[in-house]
Amino acid sequence: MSKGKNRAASSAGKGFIDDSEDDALSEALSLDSSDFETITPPRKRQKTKAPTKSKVVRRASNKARQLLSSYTDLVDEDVSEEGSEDEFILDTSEILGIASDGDSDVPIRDLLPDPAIFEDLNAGPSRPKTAARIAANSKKRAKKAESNRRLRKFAHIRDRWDRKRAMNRDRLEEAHPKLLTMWQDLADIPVLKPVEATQPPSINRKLKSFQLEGLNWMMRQEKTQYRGGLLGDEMGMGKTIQAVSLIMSDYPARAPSLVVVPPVALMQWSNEIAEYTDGTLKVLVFHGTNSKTKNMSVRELKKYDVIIVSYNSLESMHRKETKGWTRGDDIIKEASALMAIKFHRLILDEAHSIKSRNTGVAKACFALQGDYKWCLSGTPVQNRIGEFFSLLRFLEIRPFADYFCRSCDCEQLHWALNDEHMCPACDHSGAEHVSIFNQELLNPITGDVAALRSDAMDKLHMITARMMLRRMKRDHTSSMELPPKEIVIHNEFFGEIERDFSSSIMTNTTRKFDTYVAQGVMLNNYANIFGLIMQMRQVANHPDLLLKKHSEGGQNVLVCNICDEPAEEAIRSRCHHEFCRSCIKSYIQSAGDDSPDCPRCHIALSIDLEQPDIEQDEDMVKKSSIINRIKMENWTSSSKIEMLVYDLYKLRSKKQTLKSIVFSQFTSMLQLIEWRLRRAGFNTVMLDGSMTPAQRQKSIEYFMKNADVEVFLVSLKAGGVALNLTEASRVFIVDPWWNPAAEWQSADRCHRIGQKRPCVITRLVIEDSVESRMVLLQEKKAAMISGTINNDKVAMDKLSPEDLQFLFRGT
Ligand SMILES: Nc1ncnc2c1ncn2[C@@H]1O[C@H](COP(=O)(O)OP(=O)(O)OP(=O)(O)O)[C@@H](O)[C@H]1O
Repeated sequence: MSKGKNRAASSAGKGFIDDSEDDALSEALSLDSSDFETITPPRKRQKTKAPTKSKVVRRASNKARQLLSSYTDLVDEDVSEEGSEDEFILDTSEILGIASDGDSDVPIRDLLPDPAIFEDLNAGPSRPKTAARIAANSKKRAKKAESNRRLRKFAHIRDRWDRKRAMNRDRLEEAHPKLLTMWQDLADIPVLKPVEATQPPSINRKLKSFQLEGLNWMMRQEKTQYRGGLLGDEMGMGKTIQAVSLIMSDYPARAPSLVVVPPVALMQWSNEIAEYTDGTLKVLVFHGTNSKTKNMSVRELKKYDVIIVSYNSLESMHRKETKGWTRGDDIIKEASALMAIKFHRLILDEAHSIKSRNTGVAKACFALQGDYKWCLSGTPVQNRIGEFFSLLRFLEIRPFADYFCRSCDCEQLHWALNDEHMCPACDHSGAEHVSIFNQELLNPITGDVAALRSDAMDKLHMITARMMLRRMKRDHTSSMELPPKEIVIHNEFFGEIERDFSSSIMTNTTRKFDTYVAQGVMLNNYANIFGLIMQMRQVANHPDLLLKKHSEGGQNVLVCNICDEPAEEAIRSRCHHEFCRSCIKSYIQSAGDDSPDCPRCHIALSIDLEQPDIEQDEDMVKKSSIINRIKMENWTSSSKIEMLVYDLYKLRSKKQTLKSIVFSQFTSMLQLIEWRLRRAGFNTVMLDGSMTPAQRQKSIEYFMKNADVEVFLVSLKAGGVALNLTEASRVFIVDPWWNPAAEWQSADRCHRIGQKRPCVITRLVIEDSVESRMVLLQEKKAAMISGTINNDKVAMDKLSPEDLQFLFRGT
């Protein structure tokens, strides 16, 4: 194994975003390519020869031709005025490091060739005029005339667009005069400045001063027209205790409050409410599959002060009530008592769970009724700015969450088209309806005009200032009594054999990818490209993850058809193929507006993303472990695993009894790590997505309560959010994820109130693998998140229009 460990201490801020140190973030964002060499061990610089003039001219003219043809393609497309329902699409060329033809991403303005290019064409020393030369010149002149003609034509088209857009906007404002004054109206709404509330007598823990401020802000925010908002404090700052204090602030209420949480946090919420209030509140943990709670009437439910339900259960109930299921020729629907209640307060914990507004989970949350509505999330935006819309919509922040019709005064919050693609409320066509969020914010922010982008960011911050409170740990470390957190990147190169294997996989996958690009079928091959990236990631962990695939094991256990791992929170498509819920979600998101095919059978994919988990036999899952498919007596470890073992040994050698959490996205990797660590004498416990909530809770308690359990092996998909694991003070992130927010969430499972020891988060990265590129991709995304949520304009300005386009639209 080659050496090379980089301490990316937060003050250095290179290569990793430490959320406790925003300076580090800004620094990381202002890195230029030479800075990256402090993360990436220096490589030989390739000397490039300065191009000759004739080459420059030829390149320029080629570029002009390309640009013109791209532009022609663009103007031929039907450009909708609506912001597209864009999802983040993985830029696979970026990930694979393959030069893509970026011209199609170039803003239209830049697509118009610079007239200087044509001057260049005619420049140069005068040469004797041969017949051929004269012919060539006259051809060039003809081309130039043709280009000018096309340019005039495009200018004309552009003018037409601009006029049409202006007319449409006039019609919209005529139908909805309030849009003329909406920003002024918003500016007139005062921004609430947090002031400390007094300690609520009904809460037995002393609230920190910033928590008392948060409580006061929440109470006053409920008296504004928004009747709620977003508490966006960073992870581990105690959003739960603030929410519980809010519930107690007007206890007893006329109706229960509903708290919606990820499944892993059901018991934690229930325990914390009981703990903070000495059992004053009557709490029901509502299980959608438990007949006792499932069959409760509205009247019975209303006897409780707080009902806690998981996002999955809520979605399932809402789906059964609205869509039902088929039995023979009939469609059976089942009314839900929970959906019928008008709650006093609705609280969405980890509210980024509804980030995709078209999912069943988001729709179920939108359908809930409550006097006051709250979102809690330390990472409200994860991939793209459009995710914020979903939160605005749940919170009913009008008019920004509304759709407006240009042809009449129709204004809809819960807007959808009917089967005839008409608005069910006004019967005008879908194309007549405009999302103000898209038009005023998303489009300019993702556009290429710097002034419009900056203006739209200011507008977005005007909204967030009036509905969101976000505090950062770095500003409250002393009141939180929070020890420091250090972020470390432990990077190594592959060992020789691994490198050979990885290079052959890399060459092979790159060739396949090139073929898709060359054939122009990249967009139709998401499944394959996804698979290619997955392979490279698996190889960076251990070649066996690829060589000893589940599909070759023949075990009777559900295997995800994307990651080839035991399916976590397994769900099934209509074509009867199983997937990890999170794998298939990312896969569908990656396809953007296209409807992807099933990655397994390649017929059109139809899958209910919010169906309940398919229950799996625990023994079967255990038997299907990768360990049972390998002759372990001859097994060779990998650089990645040995990096971890080395780090854990080092901890031990300091004679410290420190507990560690190890996160990976691959259960098989966790199984290999478990085997290796146990052989090295470490006591471990595992949590993954094939476990039931009760099994997960048992694992958590075992880790927290047994002093001799040193290492908690946790699947990022199942345990990356909501957990309080303050017994541990070391976190190892075994494999990077595209989305930095997912890593921040997992890192902060231990760095939270109650933590007494300094925390160290170590990211294990193999340098000569796809992982180092993923780290760069994360940095781009981190800049977007910082610009949106933290109001960090510096960070925003570091992103080029193409970066933004890439981040938000994925193209
Ligand atoms: N005032 C307080 N006194 C003592 N402990 C507290 C206080 N506030 C919060 N805690 C503890 O801090 C830990 C983190 O709190 P909590 O889980 O509410 O954070 P969070 O902001 O919701 O984090 P996440 O976004 O990761 O879910 C919990 O163990 C909680 O009991």
